[in-house]
Amino acid sequence: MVSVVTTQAGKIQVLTLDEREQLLPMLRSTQWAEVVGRDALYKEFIFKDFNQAFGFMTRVALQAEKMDHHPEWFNVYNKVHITLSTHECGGLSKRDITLATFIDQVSVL
Ligand SMILES: C[C@H](O)[C@H](O)[C@H]1CNC2=NC(N)=NC(=O)C2=N1
Repeated sequence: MVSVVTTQAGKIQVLTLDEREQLLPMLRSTQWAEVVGRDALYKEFIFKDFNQAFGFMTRVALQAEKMDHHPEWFNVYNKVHITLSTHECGGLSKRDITLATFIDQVSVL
């Protein structure tokens, strides 16, 4: 049975099952977790101090603006909690994978 996926031109789509099987293991290996009850990813970052945490948030913020794709986040002192999901499609999209990958890269600078 061939499942036909109709994509609306230009509208961001939620990840397919195949895409999730392909893309999520990498992020799970760097401690991103699927949120229970919501199609979203979550990760906690712990830094040396607030200065390091805020510098990280600044790098992420600039990339979010560049992508026009923004995290839901919470910061207290040296901890940053990030949740990623795509509001336009109500779930995980490739934009979340791209942003999560970028976030991991700049979390170790
Ligand atoms: C108008 C603006 O382009 C949209 O609201 C963008 C902004 N940032 C966004 N961020 C996220 N996470 N999901 C979105 O759907 C989204 N949409």
